[in-house]
Amino acid sequence: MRSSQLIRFPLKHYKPPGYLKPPGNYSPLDGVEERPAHPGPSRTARHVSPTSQPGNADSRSIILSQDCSLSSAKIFKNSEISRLRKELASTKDLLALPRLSSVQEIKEQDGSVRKALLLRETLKHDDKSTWSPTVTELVEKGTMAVAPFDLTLEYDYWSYAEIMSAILPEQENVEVPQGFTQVGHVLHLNLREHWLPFKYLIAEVLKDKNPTVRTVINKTEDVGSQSQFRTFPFELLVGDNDLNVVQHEQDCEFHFDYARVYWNSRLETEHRRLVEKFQPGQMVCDVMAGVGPFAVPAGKKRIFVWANDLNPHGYEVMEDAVQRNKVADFVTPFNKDGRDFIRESAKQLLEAEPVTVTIQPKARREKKRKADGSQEPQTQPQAPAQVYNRPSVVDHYVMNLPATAIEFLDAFQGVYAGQEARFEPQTSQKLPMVHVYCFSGHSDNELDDHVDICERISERIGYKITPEDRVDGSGNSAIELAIYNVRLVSPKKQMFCASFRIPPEVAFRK
Ligand SMILES: C[S@@+](CC[C@H](N)C(=O)[O-])C[C@H]1O[C@@H](n2cnc3c(N)ncnc32)[C@H](O)[C@@H]1O
Repeated sequence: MRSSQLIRFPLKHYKPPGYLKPPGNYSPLDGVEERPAHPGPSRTARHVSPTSQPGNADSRSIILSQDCSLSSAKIFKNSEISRLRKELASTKDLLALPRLSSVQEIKEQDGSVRKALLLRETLKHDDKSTWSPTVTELVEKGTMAVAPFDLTLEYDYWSYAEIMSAILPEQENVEVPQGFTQVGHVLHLNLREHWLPFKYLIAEVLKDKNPTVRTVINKTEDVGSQSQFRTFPFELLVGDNDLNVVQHEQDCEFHFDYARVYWNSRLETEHRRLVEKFQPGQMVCDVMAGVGPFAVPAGKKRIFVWANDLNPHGYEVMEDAVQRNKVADFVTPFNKDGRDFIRESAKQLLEAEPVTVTIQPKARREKKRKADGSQEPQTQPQAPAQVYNRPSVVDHYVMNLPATAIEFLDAFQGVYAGQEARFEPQTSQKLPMVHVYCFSGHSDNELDDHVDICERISERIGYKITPEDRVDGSGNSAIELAIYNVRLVSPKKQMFCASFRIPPEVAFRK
């Protein structure tokens, strides 16, 4: 008996063959037949036979078929299904396929429908030597019968990875495209060149398989230096031409047009890591704040933030996010060039009117049980209000523009010139920490990357910093240098966050 497993799906947005055709001799739907077995249910060779009706692109479908013989246990009494299912599962006689119920229906010759349990592939309905003692016993008792079964696994069954590894032509050392980022309802692909001929197919399957995705785009070029606001050129592959997204991060909600501002969901852990370093009541200046993924969550933690970005749309989005997330008492957006912002904000903050934010605790009302059993509402003694006075000097600067942020560091030279009396050792106030993001070549020796980063920082601030200037290093521990590996952007490009305390020689330079 032959049963088959099929994948069928219409390529609704199938483009004319020339469009999809890669430069080689195959089209995405040809040549796939020679592929080795896909690790599917039967682990036997699978044939992929493209079927098409010329001139009718919408009805074109791909059928992945697989020869295998399956058997099922026809159950005579519906009331016994659950018990038999458990029994056959315990003897490992059931077919164990992920995402597939072992309970199926079969049509009898008289048209009636009967429940059946799918049996393991090695159990043949016409070969009793393959049956377990339990199956033999249940058949002999007349509880069930073993019958052939044609299983059809439709497109809906298979995962994106399974479909792609079955239908994309195999390429040496090349994995099925994976690891996409989702921003709101938009799935953002960055397909490598060899997958471009299949981009519509990939996008369509991805959209089908991710219910929260409405739009799939592909980055067409790198975020190059031509993109001042770190946005990127993209093409719409599938779905609505609408990039107005709603994105959540660290319990904050952002609404923005993804085509017009920078957002990277992969930075969430890094945003969180840095925000955790800031203390409530501290003052943070985010120099290249984007739409506020550091600033708005920090505001929620009652940290004062002046959040700046040169992108006017980023500024608008941040204003919206500040209101939406109710952090206006703590977060103030600015729309300036980063260098001007560093120079002007320190002075502006020194001269600004004091700001005090008082947070009243939420009243907690509890019910007290009276002697007669009834309850009387009782207000608990109030916790004291929390009062936050905005500092007049900055505790932390954040600079996340990794391609060029280091170049802005010269703005810190003399940032607190003439203000020595405000800081250590005259007071307990420390000079600001700077957290500057950068890329480095990802050499095999991490120390080389750190030396390179220190040299670039030193050049801009006019003061020598070395990797030894860590708190536990052998250099100047007052610098509190820490260089953190954020993520590997590409095999030769690592993103770092270098944190250091501005040396007095730099901050007070005349
Ligand atoms: C890599 S994004 C980082 C955004 C945000 N901090 C984040 O972590 O998602 C860099 C930001 O720098 C902004 N930018 C670029 N040039 C700038 C400049 N000269 N001054 C201030 N901001 C700038 C861009 O608009 C962009 O929003």
